[in-house]
Amino acid sequence: MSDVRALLREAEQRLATAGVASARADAEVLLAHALGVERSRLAVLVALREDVEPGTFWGLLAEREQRVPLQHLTGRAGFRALELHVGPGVFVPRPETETVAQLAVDEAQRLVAAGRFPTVVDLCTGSGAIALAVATEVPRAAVHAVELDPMAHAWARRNVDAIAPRVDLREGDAGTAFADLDGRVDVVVSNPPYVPPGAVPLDPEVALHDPEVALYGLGDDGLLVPRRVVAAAARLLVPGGYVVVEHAEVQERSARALFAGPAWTGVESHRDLTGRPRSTSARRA
Ligand SMILES: C[S@@+](CC[C@H](N)C(=O)[O-])C[C@H]1O[C@@H](n2cnc3c(N)ncnc32)[C@H](O)[C@@H]1O
Repeated sequence: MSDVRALLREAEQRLATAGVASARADAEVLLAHALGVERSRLAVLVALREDVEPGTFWGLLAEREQRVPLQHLTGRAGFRALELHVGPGVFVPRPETETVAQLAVDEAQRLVAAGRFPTVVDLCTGSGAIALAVATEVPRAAVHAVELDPMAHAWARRNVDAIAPRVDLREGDAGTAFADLDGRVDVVVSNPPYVPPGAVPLDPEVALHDPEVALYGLGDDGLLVPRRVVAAAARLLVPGGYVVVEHAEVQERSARALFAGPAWTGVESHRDLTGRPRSTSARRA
């Protein structure tokens, strides 16, 4: 049996030494997971000076010290109001993508307020994060999602089945997906791979554990897949339809250039919660 305060103190120190930026928070999440309690319960256990049986805690801590992503260890990732199943083989959804999902939700809700039943497509869905956020937050939207990688698609299948089975999830290439919806879609949203070929991510959690197909956008500038996404959006959207695509901070100008030409109007850059330009939207002319 061990004292909760002492367990957390040791775990925080070990994770900080291993270079984990959020050492205290990660220690608490792992201990709560090992004990099978809510994280908020730990404060009570500390206050009561309770001793606990740490169970799997030390093993999980050792893996986190090796920079295995926290979400792979708990098997869960929070995304907006959702708890998604994640693990090896699928991209862990990120907070900045919640802002991109918000833009799609806002547009879909605007259409619902105008008496419509909007059709929304999530290209490159990964775990299904954006599609499921839209489906749960805008129940009147018909939501479709596509994922290329079979392992990621299997995670999305699991999440769709658990959270919103009405989402039409398909396995395939974003560039050619949903030919049956050409010219009928109101909102296209995508967080595609966009990292340029030479830009190896610094964090081991990303470099060693996110699938390469989820990170690298191909082409010299990493924007080959985003270009295909934009071309697919041009094909799918109704006139006046809305598309929003996530990209890296340094790709703001090149992302706007993806929407050059007569097919698009109203090109806008959007900032994430830390003020960095991380997505671009446009309307189908
Ligand atoms: C950056 S991850 C984002 C996943 C998810 N949208 C999210 O925000 O968590 C990009 C995803 O696109 C998928 N992908 C890559 N190329 C694709 C393509 N050509 N068609 C469909 N999906 C693709 C990857 O497998 C990966 O799951």
